Amino acid sequence: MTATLIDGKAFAAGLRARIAAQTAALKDRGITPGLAVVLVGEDPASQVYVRSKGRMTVEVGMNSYEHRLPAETPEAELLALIARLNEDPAVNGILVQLPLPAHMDEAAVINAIRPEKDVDGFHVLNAGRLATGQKAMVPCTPLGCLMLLRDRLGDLSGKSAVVIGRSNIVGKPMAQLLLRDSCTVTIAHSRTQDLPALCRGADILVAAVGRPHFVKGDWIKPGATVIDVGINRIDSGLVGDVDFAGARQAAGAITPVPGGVGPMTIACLLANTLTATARANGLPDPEGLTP
Ligand SMILES: NC(=O)C1=CN([C@@H]2O[C@H](COP(=O)(O)OP(=O)(O)OC[C@H]3O[C@@H](n4cnc5c(N)ncnc54)[C@H](OP(=O)(O)O)[C@@H]3O)[C@@H](O)[C@H]2O)C=CC1
Ligand SMILES: Nc1nc(=O)c2c([nH]1)NC[C@@H]1CN(c3ccc(C(=O)N[C@@H](CCC(=O)O)C(=O)O)cc3)C=[N+]21
Repeated sequence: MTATLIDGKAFAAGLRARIAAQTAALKDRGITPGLAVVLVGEDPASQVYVRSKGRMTVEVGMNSYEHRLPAETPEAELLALIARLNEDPAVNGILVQLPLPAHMDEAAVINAIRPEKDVDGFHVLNAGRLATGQKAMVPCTPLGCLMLLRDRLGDLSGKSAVVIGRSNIVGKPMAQLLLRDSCTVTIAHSRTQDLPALCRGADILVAAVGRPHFVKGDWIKPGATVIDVGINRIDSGLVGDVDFAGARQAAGAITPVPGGVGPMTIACLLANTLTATARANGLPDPEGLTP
């Protein structure tokens, strides 16, 4: 079998079109969503993401505010900027691009963002709310993966899901969302024993490892749905965490890299900004953008 390609790029474009329509409806009521993105330092990959986030924010009709600080900025200065953005009524969402320079305490910086404006969903309150089933801001990459999975599979309940990776920004929240949808979830990591055998039991396999071509084709259960979160830059270009050519022979459906999860992450950032704006104005959550 050759797997169906899950076209994240096309899905994300459709999602952005729906966000643009709902943004236009808010603007008719005098409300324009605003997203502030803060970039500390000059990491070239981060600069590319920040530029494309800014472009897409404007394309859907929102206001984009970019703040670039030198790498050697003292943490107190970044915290002061966050405090200003927290108080600014024109700013509904705040994203601080990660990773931060080594002299900064990432958790302290993220937790300084008002949880209601934390469109990354990384604040400890949002993580706790997601884990306990309360209304939260949900991390963009896992939210995008969930949307692709539901679109492909419909009801996920009872499916066996393996998430490789336990980071706070991808693996853990991904597992929470799958659990909420009643999957039977296993979280794998660098200490997991016999990962290939574990993966062979998975109806849904999400790879968020950060190692090129790490997941092999013969780890895939025939017909499984494979979501490749990995973004790895190697000499031949951008590749995922899954050996795409091998996995494609066994999987039922698979996301490519590029063109899979990456574009969904940015679309979900805009979705979260719209959700945050609606909530800040006492309006109901926008249709179809929250889990
Ligand atoms: N498409 C998108 O929008 C996004 C893509 N990414 C990409 O996703 C990938 C993961 O990102 P992130 O979660 O931040 O990465 P982290 O480095 O924070 O986490 C990687 C995880 O993989 C696990 N791991 C590492 N080696 C192995 C191994 N040999 N066997 C099993 N597990 C292993 C680690 O285990 P342990 O905890 O034991 O060390 C860890 O839990 C990266 O390629 C990143 O670039 C990230 C964010 C957004
Ligand atoms: N606070 C914070 N929030 C993030 O969400 C965040 C972050 N920091 N730091 C870095 C990671 C990475 N990330 C990506 C977003 C889009 C693509 C994306 O659009 N990728 C395209 C290709 C882009 C290219 O060609 O380089 C694709 O996969 O098709 C990838 C990766 C968000 N991250």
